[in-house]
Amino acid sequence: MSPHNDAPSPTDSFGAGFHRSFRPSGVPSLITGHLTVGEADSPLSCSYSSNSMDEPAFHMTRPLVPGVYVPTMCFFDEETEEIDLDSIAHHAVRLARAGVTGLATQGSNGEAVHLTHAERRLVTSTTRTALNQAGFSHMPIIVGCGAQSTRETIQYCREAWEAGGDYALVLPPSYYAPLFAPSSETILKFFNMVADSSPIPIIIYNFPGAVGGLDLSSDIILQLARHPNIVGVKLTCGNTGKLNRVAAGARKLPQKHNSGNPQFLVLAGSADFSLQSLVAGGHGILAGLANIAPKACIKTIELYNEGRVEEAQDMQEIVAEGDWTAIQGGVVGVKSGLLGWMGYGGFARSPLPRPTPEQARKWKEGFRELVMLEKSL
Ligand SMILES: N[C@@H](CC=O)C(=O)O
Repeated sequence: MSPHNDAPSPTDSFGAGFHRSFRPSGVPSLITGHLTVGEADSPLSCSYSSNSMDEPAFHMTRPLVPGVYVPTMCFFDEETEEIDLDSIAHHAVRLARAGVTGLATQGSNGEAVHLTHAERRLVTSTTRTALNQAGFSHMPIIVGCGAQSTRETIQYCREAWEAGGDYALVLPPSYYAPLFAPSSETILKFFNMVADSSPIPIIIYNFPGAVGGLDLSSDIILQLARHPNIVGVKLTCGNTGKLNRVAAGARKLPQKHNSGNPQFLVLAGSADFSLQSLVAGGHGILAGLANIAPKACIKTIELYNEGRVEEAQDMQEIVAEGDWTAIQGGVVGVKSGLLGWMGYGGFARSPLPRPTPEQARKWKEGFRELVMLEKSL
């Protein structure tokens, strides 16, 4: 049974308020049309899927609303490096209970590059099931689906949906980047083809540090944002000027759905510029630091939204300081911090190094002020 089946069915919960979406014209047959649906206050929207007769004609998509999304860590057995399902489930529920808006499996913090296809499906389905069982079946899961070929990226998107994912986070291909420019037809074609064929909507992942410096421009992102199945962007580039241009341009896009949620969600890719991105018209964050301090990330945004800007700035300073530890330590440092403060976390998969006792003390210390703030909230 697909983990999606735990979500309420449209007819059970929403009856007439639930509308059928349709395949956009000109979309090739293997392709899934997106999107629409759900009244403004519906917790779920619906996508149309018609890849074959034996796949479901509809599946549920949880709406992408402003807020704090967490790219979750992936956990492994200390000895065998097998996937530690209990810690994955525990972590997902801890974050959900802290009040985050959604989770992302197989982001950079989820060590996607260390996982097989089957392991990726297992991590996502375990996360979906844990959320459902803890009463968070409304919470969306974004799944990292970037790969080097268009074909494998589409395969990851399909597997993400089968495993219970609601959105696919897609990096541009980079291995052969010297053969094409960041603003080239190749990039446009890649994202459009993936979006045409993915059963779940796409979120563009702009993280030049992970793809050999390939940095998508605001022009390209806005061009892609016109596709009905491309619904957001995570900007880890940290360029708030670009974020401002994308957020402003996205507000002028033709309407893609009538749910009342943003037509195109613009998310800061690191917690250390949460406030800056809100000022620039962004909708929230999808940031690794929330693995350590979800409540502090949420509170920073809430204070700003309530107009308590100075308090928000004070909190942002602590968040940014903590993020500096996360940025320097990467998954090794964040896991070490989790282990030091929360008692779970373990180690990254080989070949990433395990911290020495001295390094572990350093990472733990780097998160001290942030964790004290988190515990006070
Ligand atoms: N610094 C980033 C890394 C990946 O995007 C984060 O916080 O998630």
